[in-house]
Formats: sequence, C-alpha cells, structure tokens
Amino acid sequence: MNSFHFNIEDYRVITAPETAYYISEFITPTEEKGILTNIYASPKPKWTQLSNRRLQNWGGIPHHNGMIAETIPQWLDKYLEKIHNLKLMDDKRPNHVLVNEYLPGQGIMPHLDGSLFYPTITTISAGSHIVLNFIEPTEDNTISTKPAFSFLLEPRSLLILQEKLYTRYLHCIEEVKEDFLDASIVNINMCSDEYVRHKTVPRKTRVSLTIRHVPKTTSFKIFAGGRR
Ligand SMILES: O=C(O)CCC(=O)C(=O)O
Ligand SMILES: [Fe+2]
Repeated sequence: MNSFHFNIEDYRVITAPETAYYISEFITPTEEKGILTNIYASPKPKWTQLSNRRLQNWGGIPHHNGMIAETIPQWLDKYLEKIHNLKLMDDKRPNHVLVNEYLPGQGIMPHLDGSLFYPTITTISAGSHIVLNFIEPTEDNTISTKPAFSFLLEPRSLLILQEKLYTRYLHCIEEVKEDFLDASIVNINMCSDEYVRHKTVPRKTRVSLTIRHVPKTTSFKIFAGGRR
C-alpha cells in the first residue's frame, strides 16, 4: 500500500452494506513473514487453545471491569500505529490485538464483537486467504446460517468493519478446507488476479490480527490499592 495521496474512501466496499473498507496488500510479504515468525516464536502459554482454533491476546484481556493494559511489543505496535494513522476510531489509538490461528478446516461461529470494543474492527490476514461470511439476524432471533454476502480476505490484506457491519450483521468463517469463489463474494474485484470468480482455492494456515480499541482500561495498581 502506497501511503502517498492515500484516501480511505478509495477502499470502501460499495457492494456491501455500511461500512467496510478492504485494502489488498496492506502489508508487504516481508512484514507478513515477520509477523508469522514473531507469533510462532511466542512461548506456548501465550496460546489459548479453543476447540476449533488457537488464539493469543496482546495488550491485555478485554473485560467489562476494564482491561489491565499490557505493553505491546514494537514488532506488533508498528501495525497499531499504521492503523491509528488511518484515523478510523475517532482518534482513539488501538490498544489490543487478538491473534487467531486457523488451520485448513477451522473457522469461527457467527457472532458480533460486542460492547467491550470501540465499534471498529480492523483485521490483518497472514499466511492464507479466508472467506468471511456475514449473516443478517432474523426477526425471531433464530440464527440463519445462510450468509447474506461474503468477503474474501487475501493474505496481507486489511479489512475494516464499522457501523451496521459491526452492530447488526454477524460474521463467521466456515469450517472448510477450500473456498469456492462464487457470486456471494462482494469484494472480489478488489482482490488480486489470483482470485477470480468460480475458482476453488485451497486454504493454508491463516493467522489473523484483529486490532481494536478497548475504551475501558485500568492499571494493576488500582487493584493493589496503591497510588497512581
Ligand atoms: O479471523 C478473523 O478474521 C475473524 C476473527 C473474529 O471475528 C474475532 O476474533 O472476533
Ligand atoms: Fe469477530
């Protein structure tokens, strides 16, 4: 991504409800390699194993009582700064990164990211593409599993979700080993030529960085009863 004359509106996904931005090649292949090296160099206890994926929290564990903020290392903070410079979060600097690792066949159930975060999701993908599905909630709150539309997230891309795509549409990743790029993918014209309609692309291991701002933070000193 060339930051010269950069205008975020050039990256808006106009074929989807409001509001999504998609930036192909947001990071370089060297940066992607660096991210993967650092993630996999983390000590084993840094990982939380879930039934269908692994994750790492950086910056603290978000909590309704406040996140005890932890310093984010420079190799990772570099991307928080880069996202902060896009001025998407009302001048609030991102302070949390959730790392998700998906092996081929792994995914994530339909969900909303909720109220712990400033309502902007920014996601950098590394290692593999994935298809992110969006589901419109039904009147009676039963969960329809049929996606309303989908985004293809290429490796090295940045996806930004705000407004209705944060508050209303649930997002999920299907547990499949390959993706058929059908007409439901609304950003395919914003992707590289490698990804064309009607192609089937096998997944590799994907590591995503979900970078957000947690408004409510606290310091350990408050709990310890010490002075600030
Ligand atoms: O890996 C992704 O792109 C999505 C992760 C996600 O939705 C989440 O952690 O809330
Ligand atoms: Fe999410």
